[in-house]
Amino acid sequence: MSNFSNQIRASSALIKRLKHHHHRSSNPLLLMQSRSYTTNECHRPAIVQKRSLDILHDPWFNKGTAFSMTERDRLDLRGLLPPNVMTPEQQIKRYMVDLKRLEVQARDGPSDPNALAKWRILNRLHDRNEVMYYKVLINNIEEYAPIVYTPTVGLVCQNYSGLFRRPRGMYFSAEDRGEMMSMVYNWPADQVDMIVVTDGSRILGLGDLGVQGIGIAIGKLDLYVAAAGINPQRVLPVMIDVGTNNEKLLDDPLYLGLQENRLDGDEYVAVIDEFMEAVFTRWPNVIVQFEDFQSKWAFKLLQRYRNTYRMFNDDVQGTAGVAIAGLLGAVRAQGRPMIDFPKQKIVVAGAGSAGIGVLNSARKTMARMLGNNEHAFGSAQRQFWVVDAKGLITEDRENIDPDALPFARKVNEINRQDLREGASLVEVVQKVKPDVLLGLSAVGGLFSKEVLEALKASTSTRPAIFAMSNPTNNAECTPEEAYSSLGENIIFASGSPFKDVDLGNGRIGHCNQGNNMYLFPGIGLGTLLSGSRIITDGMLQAAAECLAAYMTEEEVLKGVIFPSISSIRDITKEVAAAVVKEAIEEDVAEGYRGMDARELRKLSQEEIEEFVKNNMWNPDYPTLVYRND
Ligand SMILES: NC(=O)C1=CN([C@@H]2O[C@H](COP(=O)(O)OP(=O)(O)OC[C@H]3O[C@@H](n4cnc5c(N)ncnc54)[C@H](O)[C@@H]3O)[C@@H](O)[C@H]2O)C=CC1
Ligand SMILES: CC(=O)C(=O)O
Ligand SMILES: [Mg+2]
Repeated sequence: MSNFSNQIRASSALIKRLKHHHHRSSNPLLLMQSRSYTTNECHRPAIVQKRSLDILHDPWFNKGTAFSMTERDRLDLRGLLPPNVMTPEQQIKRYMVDLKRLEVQARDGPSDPNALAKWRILNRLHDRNEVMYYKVLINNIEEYAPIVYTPTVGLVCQNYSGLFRRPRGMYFSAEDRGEMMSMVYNWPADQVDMIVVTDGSRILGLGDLGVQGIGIAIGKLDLYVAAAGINPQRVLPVMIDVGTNNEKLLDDPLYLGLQENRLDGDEYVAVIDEFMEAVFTRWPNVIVQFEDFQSKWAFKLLQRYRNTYRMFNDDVQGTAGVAIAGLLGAVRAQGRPMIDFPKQKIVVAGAGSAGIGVLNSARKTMARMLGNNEHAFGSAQRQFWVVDAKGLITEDRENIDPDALPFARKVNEINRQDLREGASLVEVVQKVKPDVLLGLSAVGGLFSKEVLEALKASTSTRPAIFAMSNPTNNAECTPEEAYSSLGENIIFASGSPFKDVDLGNGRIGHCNQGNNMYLFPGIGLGTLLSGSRIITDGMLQAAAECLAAYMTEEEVLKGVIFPSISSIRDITKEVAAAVVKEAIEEDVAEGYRGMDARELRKLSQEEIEEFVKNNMWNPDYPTLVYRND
C-alpha cells in the first residue's frame, strides 16, 4: 500500500530518494553492466504504406527537407522537395528564426502579447511534421510550455473558432449515441497509449467552453509526448460534446460545437459510458485521463470507472499529488521535519474538483503520519478550514455538497475561534493565522492585499502561499503581490508560470510552478509500463512522494519546492519509475509488451529506471521503408 503509511517510512523513502538523487547523473559502469530492457523503438525503421505527396502531407512521417536522397528515391519523393538535404538541426535553426522573429518586440512571460501568434506558428509545424514539432518543444520546453500549455492554451480554447484549421483528435457528440463503437475505428492508429478526454465543462479557470475545450486535451498530450516520451502516434485527444451551458457560445453563429444545453443525469452518464466502452474495446491497454470536467461529474465518474478501467482524473488526483509534494516542501522549507506536517494549519479557498481532491489527499497523508486510526483522521480534519464562494464551510451550511461535507467545521469549534458559517476568507485568515493559504478557486486576485496582510499574523516562521488557479489571470495573487505584502520569508507557488521576483540587493523571491504537469505524465507512463489494469491510490501516492523527494534540502531551504520545467523529462522518468515500482509491490503490474509480470518483479530500482528510459520516445526521424501490403 502507500509509502506514506507512517512518517518513518516516509522519511526513509525520502532519504533513499535523496541519495539516489545524488547519483542521478548515472554511473557509466552501472549503465554498461545492466542489460538493455527493450530496444528503443526509435532505432527501428518505420513501415509506411504511402508514398510521394501523401507522405509529405502526413505529419507522422513527414521529415520535410530532411529526407535523405536515398529515402527520396525509395519513397518517390525526388523532385518534390528543394534539393538541399538539411540535417534536423538545420531544420530547427531555420524554423527558430521564424519563431524568434516575433519575439523582437515581445515582452516575456505570461502576458506575452505574441503568445497566440507563437502558438499558431508552432501549431502549423505540429500539423506538418510531428517529430520536428516535438524536438522544438522538448529543446525549448521552458519557453514553449507556456504557449502549448497554461496560460496560452486557455486563450487558444477561448479563440478556438477562429484558430481552427485542421482537426486534431476525435470528437464524440451527443448526436453520436449508438455509433461510438464503430466510430473509434475511424482513428488511423491501431495502437493508442494515452487518451486525454474532456467534456469542456470547466476549462482551467475559464468555465464552460464547450467543444473549444479540446485545446486542453491537446495541450496535456503535448506534455505527455514532451515529458513522458509517449509516442505521438499513440496519443489521442478527445472531446465529448454533450452541449454547453455557455450562453455566449449558444448564441454564437460561428461556434463549432452542438448548440444545445448540456445533457445531464442518466443521459449524460450513458454517453460517457458508451465512450469508455468503445475506446477500451478497440484499445484495451489505453489509459484515459479525465481532464477539466466540472466538479459535479468529476468525482462521480472517477468513482464509477476507477476500479474497472485504467483511468484517472488529473484535476482531482494529479493536482492532489502535486499539492502534497508542495505542502511537504513547505514544511521542509521551514527547516522542520516532515513529521510536523500534521501540525500545519491550512486554509483552502475553493472546494471544487481540485480543492476537494487536495483536501482528501492531504488529510489522508496527515492521518497516516498520525497513526492511521479514527482519532488520527479526526485530528487531521481539524487542520483544514475550507472557504468556497459562500465563505467558510461549516456543518451549518445548507445543502452542503456531499464531497465537501467531511471538511465542514463543527460549529462549536469554529465559534471558539470567533468564526461562523460563511465567514469571509480574510476573517478566516485573521483568526486562524494559518501556515498555508492554498487557492483553487478560479478567482483571480482572491488573495487581496487585505488577505495577504492578514497572513502576516501567521504562526508559521515561513508561511506558504499557493495560488494554484489557472490561467495567469485567475491566479489568486501574483508572486510580486505576495512578496511585497509578506516580505521574503515565504514560500510561493502558482499554477501558471510567473517570473521570480527581484527583491533588491541581489535577493530573489522564488516563484515555483505548482502544476499537475509534474505528475500526470509520469502517472500515465508508469501505469502504461507497469501494465496495471487500474491506477491505485498507492501508485498515485508513490508519484507524489517521488516528486516531494526530488528537491534537495538545499533547494528547499532556498524556497525551491518544485523542479524547474526544464527538468520535466527527468522528473517524469523518476515519477514513472516510482509508479511502476509501486504497481509491482502491490502486485497489480501485469507487464508491458516484452516485459511480463515475472520479469518486472526481478528488476532493481536502477533497472526499472532504465526500462522506463528505454521506452520513452525521442524526437528522432526513423528510416522510412515503403511496403504496400
Ligand atoms: N495548478 C494546478 O495544477 C491545477 C489548478 N486548477 C485550477 O483550480 C481552479 C478550480 O478548479 P476546480 O476545482 O475544478 O473548479 P470548480 O469550479 O469545481 O471549483 C471552484 C471552487 O471555488 C469556489 N469559489 C468560487 N469563488 C470563490 C471565492 N470568492 N472564494 C472562495 N472560493 C470560491 C467555488 O465555490 C468552488 O468550490 C481552476 O482555476 C483550475 O485551473 C485545477 C487543477 C490543477
Ligand atoms: C492544470 C490544470 O489541470 C487545470 O488548471 O485544470
Ligand atoms: Mg485540468
